[in-house]
Amino acid sequence: MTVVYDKVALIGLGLIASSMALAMKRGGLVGQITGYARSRDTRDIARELNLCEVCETADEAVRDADLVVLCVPVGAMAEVMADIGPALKPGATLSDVGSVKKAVIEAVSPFVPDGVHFVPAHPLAGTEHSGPRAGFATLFDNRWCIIVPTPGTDRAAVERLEVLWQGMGANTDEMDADHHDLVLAVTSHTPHLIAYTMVGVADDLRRVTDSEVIKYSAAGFRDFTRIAASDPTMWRDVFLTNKEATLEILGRFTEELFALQRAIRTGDGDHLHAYFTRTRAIRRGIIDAGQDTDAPDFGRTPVKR
Ligand SMILES: NC(=O)C1=CN([C@@H]2O[C@H](COP(=O)(O)OP(=O)(O)OC[C@H]3O[C@@H](n4cnc5c(N)ncnc54)[C@H](O)[C@@H]3O)[C@@H](O)[C@H]2O)C=CC1
Ligand SMILES: O=C(O)C(=O)Cc1ccc(O)cc1
Repeated sequence: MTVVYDKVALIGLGLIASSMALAMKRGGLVGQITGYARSRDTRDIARELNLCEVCETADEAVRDADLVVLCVPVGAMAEVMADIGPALKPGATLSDVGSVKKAVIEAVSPFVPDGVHFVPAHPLAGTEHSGPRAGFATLFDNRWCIIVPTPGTDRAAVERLEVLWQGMGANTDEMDADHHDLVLAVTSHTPHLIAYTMVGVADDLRRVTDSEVIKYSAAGFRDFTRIAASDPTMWRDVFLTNKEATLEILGRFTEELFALQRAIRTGDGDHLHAYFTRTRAIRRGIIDAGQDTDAPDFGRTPVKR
């Protein structure tokens, strides 16, 4: 593998940044990796794991970097950019890994200096774990990374970033920000909200004890509990920033749920059967397309901790 960037800086050293550091090293894709995280504890752990050259300030980490990747929660992107913007090297590429794209582009763009190429991205790979110890080198293997070029983004910068993600094991695709946010509202954001709700409902139900919920969890509920264990800060930010698309999908979800509720109440088995037949075909389509490798935990259980 040839070196894609001489120096990469990772800002925020959690699950995604640590997995990127390990995947970049595995592929020999970069000459040097620097990193910065706001909390001293996180910086210490990253040093102990030897993830990258951990700096005491964000400015120091991004200095002379050819690629800077923002790996912080979506709601923290603007604050981080305001801090590092002036220190970015002319000609450098700036990217991010945020789960929402339109809000990140709006938050970050005002701080991007002339001559710096902003190429937003989103790897569709993760787990319910967070922090620098959660990372693993194979996280992005055979997963998608969606690149969301903004109007006027330099094509050479986009293509170079795609080569990096491909070197980390991902397949790359390009999309505009609005479409990305709608697709992710359907495939990731609303499902997470439903999982959070279902686990909350089980927790509230006084007639079923917590120990019964744990003991008798069938596969469906187990998956919900895994997803509902995801980082609260990250997911708070996702819903606050992908508000429009999530509300649209939730509205549709609620309508269909009411229709199913009515079918159960009125004993309309035909409605239930027809509905489940349609949804089964979608699952089969995913399997036929060879994209079922991620069920139920994205096909990769992270390293034991
Ligand atoms: N966890 C997942 O499954 C996935 C997450 N993402 C996105 O990746 C980004 C990072 O997520 P994770 O790595 O999972 O989070 P994480 O919680 O594991 O790590 C976040 C890191 O950012 C640091 N941080 C937070 N606020 C900061 C600030 N103001 N300044 C500097 N550092 C700050 C934290 O100390 C931590 O090191 C998020 O935007 C998330 O939406 C994208 C794909 C999957
Ligand atoms: O762990 C899971 O099931 C996930 O859904 C991981 C995930 C979380 C957030 C993203 O933006 C992309 C992937």
